[in-house]
Amino acid sequence: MQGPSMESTLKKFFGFSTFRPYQKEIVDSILQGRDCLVVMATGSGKSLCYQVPPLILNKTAVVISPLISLMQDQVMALKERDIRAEYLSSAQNDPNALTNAERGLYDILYMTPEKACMLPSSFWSRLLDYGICLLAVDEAHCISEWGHNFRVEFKQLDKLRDVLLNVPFVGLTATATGKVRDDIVKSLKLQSPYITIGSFDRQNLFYSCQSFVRGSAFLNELVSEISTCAAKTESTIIYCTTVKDVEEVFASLMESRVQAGMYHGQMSNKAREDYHRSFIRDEFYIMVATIAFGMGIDKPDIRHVIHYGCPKSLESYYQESGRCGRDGIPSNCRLYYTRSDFGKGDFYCSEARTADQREAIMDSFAAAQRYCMVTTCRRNFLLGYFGETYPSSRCGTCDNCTSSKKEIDMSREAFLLMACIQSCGGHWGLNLPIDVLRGSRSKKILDARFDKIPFHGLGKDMSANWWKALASQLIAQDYLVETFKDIYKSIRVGTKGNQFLTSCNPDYQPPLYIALTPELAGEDAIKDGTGNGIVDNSGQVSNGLSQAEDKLYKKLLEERMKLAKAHRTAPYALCGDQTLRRITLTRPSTRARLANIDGVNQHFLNTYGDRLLQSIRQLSQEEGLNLDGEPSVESPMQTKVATIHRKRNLSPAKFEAWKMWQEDGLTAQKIANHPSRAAPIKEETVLMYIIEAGREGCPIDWARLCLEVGLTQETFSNIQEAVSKVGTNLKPIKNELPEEVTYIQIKVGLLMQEMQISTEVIASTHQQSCEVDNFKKETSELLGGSTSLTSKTEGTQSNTAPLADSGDHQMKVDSAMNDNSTGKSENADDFTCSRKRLKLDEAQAVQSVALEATEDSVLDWLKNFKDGVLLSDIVEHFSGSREESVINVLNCLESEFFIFKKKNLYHLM
Ligand SMILES: Nc1ncnc2c1ncn2[C@@H]1O[C@H](COP(=O)(O)OP(=O)(O)OP(=O)(O)O)[C@@H](O)[C@H]1O
Repeated sequence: MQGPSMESTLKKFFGFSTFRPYQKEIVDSILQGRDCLVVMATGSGKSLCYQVPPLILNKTAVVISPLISLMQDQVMALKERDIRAEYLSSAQNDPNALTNAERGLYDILYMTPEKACMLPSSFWSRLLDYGICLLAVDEAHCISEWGHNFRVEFKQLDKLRDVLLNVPFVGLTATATGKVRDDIVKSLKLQSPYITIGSFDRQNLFYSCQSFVRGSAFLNELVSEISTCAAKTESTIIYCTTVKDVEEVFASLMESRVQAGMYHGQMSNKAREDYHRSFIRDEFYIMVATIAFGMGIDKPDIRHVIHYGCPKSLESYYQESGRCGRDGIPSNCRLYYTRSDFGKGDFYCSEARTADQREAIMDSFAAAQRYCMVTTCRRNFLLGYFGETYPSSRCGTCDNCTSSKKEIDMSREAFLLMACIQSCGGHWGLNLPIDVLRGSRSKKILDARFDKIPFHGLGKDMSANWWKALASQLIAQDYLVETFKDIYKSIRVGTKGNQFLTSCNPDYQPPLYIALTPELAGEDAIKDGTGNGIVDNSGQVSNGLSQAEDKLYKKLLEERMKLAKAHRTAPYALCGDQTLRRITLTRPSTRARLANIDGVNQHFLNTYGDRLLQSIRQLSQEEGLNLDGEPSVESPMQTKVATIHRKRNLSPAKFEAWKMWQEDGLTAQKIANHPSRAAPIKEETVLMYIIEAGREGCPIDWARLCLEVGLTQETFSNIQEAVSKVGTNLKPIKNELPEEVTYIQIKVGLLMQEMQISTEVIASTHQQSCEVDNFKKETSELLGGSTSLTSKTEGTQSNTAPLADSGDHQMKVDSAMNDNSTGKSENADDFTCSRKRLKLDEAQAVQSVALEATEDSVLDWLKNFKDGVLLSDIVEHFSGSREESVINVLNCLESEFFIFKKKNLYHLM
């Protein structure tokens, strides 16, 4: 028997109507029994890839996860979705959990690697009998000694391979270099795995760094910033590198009466668990923690991650900062570093067992230091480290891209430093040549006779830290090169530096511009004095809500909190902030409308729906907001920090036309002649309205629009070519193109180019147009031969007519068919679905019976359409019922989760 579809499972349990990039392909591969390696950014939705298959196949998914707290959070959130989930570990209090697990009673079963290796083979064989659909290893980089979080127990997981024959294994991680990826594949014995490597870019995160000097002045400032986060109920994690720092920051927060929790390895399990639980339940908003808290938190709505001290590697920084904004809402990652942190390499190397490992640790620690010091785009630097190229040199969403740093000529100072390093032989660490420059007469310097070199003492006016800051900039610009041997760092002049030195003499140096960092400007104290705190920096965005909507949103947050408290769960587990924002913007009045919101799942609707609808009604009234407002135009994953504002420049007529087209699925032709109009308008005018709405930021189904205006890939390329020749004025473009290309096609093409819409949408148009061709064939057969078709389409187009004709052609075909079969004249509106409709109507073609819409008849009919049906088609098909009655039936079915709506198409669950 066929199981539920991927889409209906996604909507029913998770509330989402579309998969994020890669998810569908990964789920599909797992369903086919294939091993997978998934390397995707933090917060990109990896978990969903192993959570969906068990719900489709009705078998257990076993998930290996390194941390108990993480498993507990995930199980809690899954239970809120009515998914049978459980974990096996020493922390499990339910005595029946193990037997239930063995009997396949859970959809998703989490366990630590230790537990998985300890379970007897009888457990696995019994569970196998009931059915295991996959074994997922989350945070799979822990399996590799090259990873930044190597856990020896992960290495033994390969034992399970021989026990779980024919069960697909899935390794998932957010950070993995080539070496680590190879290790994962080898260690888990993945057999020709389906490998997915997504982008590491977290578009919604704003990155910034700031140097600081340890002391009470800085702590006071930090506490004051954090108290603002707490007051705004914005969840914040402060990561410290030592337990001492955690305690110090925590004590400062307590002194200032800022409610917070703390988490480090020297606390009792109970204390840690209590703080953890309270934090995820929003009982307080600030958590001060060591990296022990690192991966172990699944809270998606963390708005700020602050590092108090330079992290031990860039990989761990990516992981820890990646806890921020996993729900896609703009969030801030701030790193405070002090130069004294940079000397902690030996300490981190104490974990290493081999020289290679020590070198790897030092390398990634050096990368973290460079990240602190870099004066160019931080996102570029971060992504570049993971081997990804960011398409532009400036991301616009990091401190270096948003603040203008003055550049000054430091050719003389750079010359002194580099020449001194070279004179010392180029195999020392940075301290020695700096001491020479500053005129030190230490034994080491005198022994090596470095007091005799001409640069001795020439740099005594600047502090050692100042010279180190300059060296960092020269390293960042490749003039100097840092290398490691074991744990020892040495510095030498690189090729670029040598070129510079050869063009210098003591009296002349060519200009060498360096960005004036606070340290170089002598401001290495607390802040740069620009007020660039974590809260007010340019990464902070307006949340896209009007004042009244913002008030409503806050009230709904309170409502959610009350519900979560009553159900002893975390607010985010009920529904995410992003979903609540959508609810705020649309203010649904019915269950069906609530069900239609992205992020609302069946369990949520059934458990909290009625109460929430009541609150929405009452609170919206209090704020003077109408119910069933316009939908949000933002898409969570596309939300980029500091860029999106909802534009409302559309006149009501234009907005209405867009809504009818995009939301209700009507064609331009139908909208132009809609009965609600006093008089029909031109179809072209409607298309212009839709184009304008697209330009104003309203979502557009591009594939459908291309099809409707007949824009093919070839025409689009021709338009682009014309634009590159003659610019963007319509007339000259039109003159460049074949006569049949219409102004509307040009306008759509221009907008797509402007909005950087991928040509793939037109590829799908091509597919649809092939469908149109096939449809045409079928139609012609139905009508009794191809000749009748061509003659009815004015004899100008053949069955293999090129793509450009598809729109027009299809209309004619449709009308031909209708003329012939039912005698009823029908324009070929909504043709994307008409082919399917046609197939069904074949049986009914001769007897034009007016069908009535009932829950059963609609469900029965929808079964025929795997890809969904437009409202207009449903209304048309059930012509025995009035439109309102059909909509009523659909609403009932949607609110009961028998059907769901995706991109204006109704689908069966
Ligand atoms: N298809 C989707 N549509 C909308 N939201 C989604 C989708 N898939 C996942 N999400 C949401 O994205 C957030 C992050 O998902 P998830 O926890 O699976 O990420 P992850 O890649 O496993 O992250 P990490 O590596 O940090 O653990 C969650 O809030 C989840 O509900």
